Amino acid sequence: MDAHSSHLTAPGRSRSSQSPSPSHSASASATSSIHKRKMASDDHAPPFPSSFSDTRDGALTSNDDLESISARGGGADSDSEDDSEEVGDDDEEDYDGSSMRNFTASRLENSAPSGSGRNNKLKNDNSVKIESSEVVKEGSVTPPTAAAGSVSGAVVKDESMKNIFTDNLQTSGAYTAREESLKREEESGRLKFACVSNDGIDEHMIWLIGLKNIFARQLPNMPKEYIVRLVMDRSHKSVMVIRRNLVVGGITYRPYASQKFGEIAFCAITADEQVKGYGTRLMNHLKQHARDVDGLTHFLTYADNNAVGYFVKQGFTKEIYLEKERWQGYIKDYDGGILMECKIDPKLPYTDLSTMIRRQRQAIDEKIRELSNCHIVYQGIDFQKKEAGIPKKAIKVEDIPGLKEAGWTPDQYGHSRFKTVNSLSDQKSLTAFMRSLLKIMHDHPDSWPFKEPVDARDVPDYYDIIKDPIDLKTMSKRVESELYYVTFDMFVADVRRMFANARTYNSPETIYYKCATRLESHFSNKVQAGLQSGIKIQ
Ligand SMILES: CC(=O)SCCNC(=O)CCNC(=O)[C@H](O)C(C)(C)COP(=O)(O)OP(=O)(O)OC[C@H]1O[C@@H](n2cnc3c(N)ncnc32)[C@H](O)[C@@H]1OP(=O)(O)O
Repeated sequence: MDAHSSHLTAPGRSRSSQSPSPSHSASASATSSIHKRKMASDDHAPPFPSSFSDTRDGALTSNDDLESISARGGGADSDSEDDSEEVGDDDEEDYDGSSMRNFTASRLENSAPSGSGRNNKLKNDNSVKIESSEVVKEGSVTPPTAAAGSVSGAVVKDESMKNIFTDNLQTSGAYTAREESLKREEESGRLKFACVSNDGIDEHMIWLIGLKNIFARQLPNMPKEYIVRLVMDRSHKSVMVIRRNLVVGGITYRPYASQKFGEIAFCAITADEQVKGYGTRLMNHLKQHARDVDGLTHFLTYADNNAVGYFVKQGFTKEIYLEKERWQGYIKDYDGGILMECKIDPKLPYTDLSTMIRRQRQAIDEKIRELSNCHIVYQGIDFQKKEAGIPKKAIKVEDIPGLKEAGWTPDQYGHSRFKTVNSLSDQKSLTAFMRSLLKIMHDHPDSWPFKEPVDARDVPDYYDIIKDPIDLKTMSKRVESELYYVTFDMFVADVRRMFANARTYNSPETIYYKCATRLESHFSNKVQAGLQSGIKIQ
């Protein structure tokens, strides 16, 4: 918790996963409401233009008048009724009256800005360190130009890089694609990221109210008055996603300039825009702004348990590396949250990470191209076939485009179980051996089911089941063409498939199945015999 507002926070604070700890605040607040309202109007100028105060109860959005908010109890979140979520969608249903009641009185009691007597007392009570510069800043109005300036990203200066990307290079992963798409929206003006604080400028106040309503809805266990207080507290800043002038989400944080870290108080995206990349881009804008404008090096936050995954993806860790002296006493412990840290890189172009990633991909791709030809895609082989799958002309392995370029050499030819040793090394011997094996099968009494292709008129569903049919006649054509079986392996594969097809289509008790098993056994014996006699095949 931050120095200014930590005293506003009871140990039980939780954004969504846990309700704040019970307290006696309801009655205490109620009894003090009139007094506090009066104090607010007497002691402090309303922070809003009158139009705000009139219609939306300016006290609600002023960190000067928070006591009055507490005093109104559960039904007092009156900025809600006619608000849209972006501009003021503070649905009464969302309002957890008990959270208001449970919210500790001490938090509310201590809500006045630093500089007031009560506030000083509470700071002492809470032993929370006050950043020296913060006291000076307190109550000051952030110059609109600086505070409300668009949180601009790094610009890709090197235009020439854009031209180097090649067609067949995958330049974008899911992260980059989302970032790039949001970046394009920003460039088109449909989307903007702005960092604002409570500076009294109408537009900023509308945005801040929209944001606090999103927080109230997305962090339902967080008391609304507490959200209002921090969002409107002038030592806090809010980086917001704004689409068509409506707030989509944001992060409220408190920068501790002297300590060079910031504490993220709230972070949320409106419900129907979550998991579209806004949260990531928002965090990237926040980091860039915090580094370049606030001079911060780290962020700390108490992350809700169910948001830890998101923070991890944004580079937050549960390990706290920041020296304790820099943050201890500045932020206060929260129940139900996990303290997480993020180091802000001094150089990363956070709002243009997609360009950086794209360039890295490109550099890696270029290096791969230096070392390999794998990026070159050759034309496919013109493998026109005649009947029986026989090619019109023979294609030598070494003629396959790209094979040699990929490092193939003829000595790698044929990793065959039936590696040719002598007489099958030429096509004529191979053909003769295959022809003899076909004849042996053909002459066998069990060959009759395999002599011709299966006739679909006889067996209508055969080709629905058998997608790669083969038979002795087709194999004979392939053998005689001398263009098909360029290895003995290919021939054996066809024979085996012929028998496998028979056993797939027919059940074991059928004659076809039995013929297939017997003929296959005969074939295997003959191949073995051929190997052992004249033809040496391994
Ligand atoms: C300090 C605090 O305020 S803690 C409370 C945080 N706020 C909430 O829990 C309120 C409800 N949730 C939200 O408002 C939003 O979901 C946020 C702010 C948590 C995230 O914003 P989104 O726009 O949804 O995030 P974005 O789309 O950029 O997602 C970034 C990545 O985080 C993941 N992610 C988003 N929310 C969560 C989550 N609650 N838990 C785990 N992972 C998450 C996304 O799946 C995505 O992963 P990917 O890059 O691998 O695809």
